[in-house]
Amino acid sequence: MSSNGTNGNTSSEASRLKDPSLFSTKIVIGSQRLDSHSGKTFDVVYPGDRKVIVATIPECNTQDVNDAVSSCLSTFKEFSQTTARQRSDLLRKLNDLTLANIDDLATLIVRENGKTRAEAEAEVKYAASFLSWFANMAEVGCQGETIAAANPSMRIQTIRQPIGVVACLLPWNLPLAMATRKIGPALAAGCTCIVKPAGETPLSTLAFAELVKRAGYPDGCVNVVTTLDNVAEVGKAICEHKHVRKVSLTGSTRVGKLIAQQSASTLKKLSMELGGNSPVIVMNDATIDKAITGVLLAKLRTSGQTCVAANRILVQSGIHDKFLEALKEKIKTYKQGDGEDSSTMLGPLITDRAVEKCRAHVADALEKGAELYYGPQPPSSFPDEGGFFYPPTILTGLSDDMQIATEETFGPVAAIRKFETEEEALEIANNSDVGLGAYVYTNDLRVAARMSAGIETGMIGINTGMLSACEAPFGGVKESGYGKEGSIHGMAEYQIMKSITTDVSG
Ligand SMILES: O=CCCC(=O)O
Repeated sequence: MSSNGTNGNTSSEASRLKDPSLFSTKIVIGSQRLDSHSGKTFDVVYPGDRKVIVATIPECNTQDVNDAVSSCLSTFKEFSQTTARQRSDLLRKLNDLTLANIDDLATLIVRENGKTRAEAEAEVKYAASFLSWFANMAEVGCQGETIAAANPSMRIQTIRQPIGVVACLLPWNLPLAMATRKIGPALAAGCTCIVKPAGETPLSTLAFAELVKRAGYPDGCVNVVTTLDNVAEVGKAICEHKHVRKVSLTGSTRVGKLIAQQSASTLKKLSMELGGNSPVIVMNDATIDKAITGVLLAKLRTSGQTCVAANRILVQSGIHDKFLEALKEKIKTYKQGDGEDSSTMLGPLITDRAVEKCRAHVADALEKGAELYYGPQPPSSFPDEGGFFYPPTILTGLSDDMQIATEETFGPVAAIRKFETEEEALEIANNSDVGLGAYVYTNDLRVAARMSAGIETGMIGINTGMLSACEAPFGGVKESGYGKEGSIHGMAEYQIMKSITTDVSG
């Protein structure tokens, strides 16, 4: 293993930053910035141009995980003894540093993820909001209770304590916001974290780890291991490690099931924020402009690559044609291109696999009777060269047998289905193994109330395309996982509740 004592700042990419020392290509273990034990590396590619290598990053293995966990564990002994107020103050500093470095963090997000600068800046603010939220929550969330005991000789109390070392397994679609949504409450509770960013997007996490240090956290509070090709070994080492007491994953349902299996041997506490297949229901009485704005937000944020992206758009027959026409007119105005170009509204997808999935879903739907209402003609003609782009596309005639109806497309493909009655819409919406987000557009409060109760998802937006806020409980039902992130509930995921019974007689 080598340590050069710097942040590994060797790339010209660093010069894009106001503070080039935030460009780190080393893993973080305690006070050290290191290469991996494997000696191997992987490349981070700019999704807007597949020829551009943004950074070369260590490919970690089990030994790196073991080192990171040992460091987290030894820091936990000290950090878990800090007061909630101290942890609140630290989180506030981290929030301030995150916002002070918004330009650089946004640049790193654009370069590793491809999203537009406006989206990247919005993500940094969203990320910071979890830090300030959990700075506020730190003291309240640590409070216990006194329970009225049936036996008058007894006093029963509860205390909340940090669970221990936690693993934060991150996705690539909102790399920084998903990091802080996990690290924020973990640090507020007094836990230490081993963080594994997605292989595609490690740079914003590595920069954030530097800010953690600058905020004054003890070394070993946030350690970062990186991997792209060795993710199976690294994931297994984390999940089977007896000193990791909790795993929080944002990822696919397939990976969630694997993590749950691997974590079973040590019975870890788990939070799983997994795949979705969000239905949107647009009723005849909806305000059409509001519905179009909301649908496009839910469909195209991060180029359609969020777990709460609108995937099945159900439109009642009386408004169907008008809705389609308005959607087409609006989607046409979305300029796709380089995220750094300020006129770009839609960036590339993350990889060529993501482009291929869109292509496959569209081809499958067309084969099964859907119609291409807007998009490239023929659908497979979009160029392979350049960045990982798939153009905005509208399909009509979505039906249950199409892949797009059962799997999240994770791209800018809007699939529309006509329905007649409220009951029919509800049945289609609930015909899914997953249940994360859903959206309903109506001006009838009774319909909104019935839909809110009837839709089998963890989150519902009524007349809005945005479900996400640090104060709103985020999480799903069915195979979308369990546990809540953000909100007043998010910190308990990183705590144990201990009950203490004291005999006060005699
Ligand atoms: O993609 C998952 C998270 C999306 C969000 O927090 O808005």
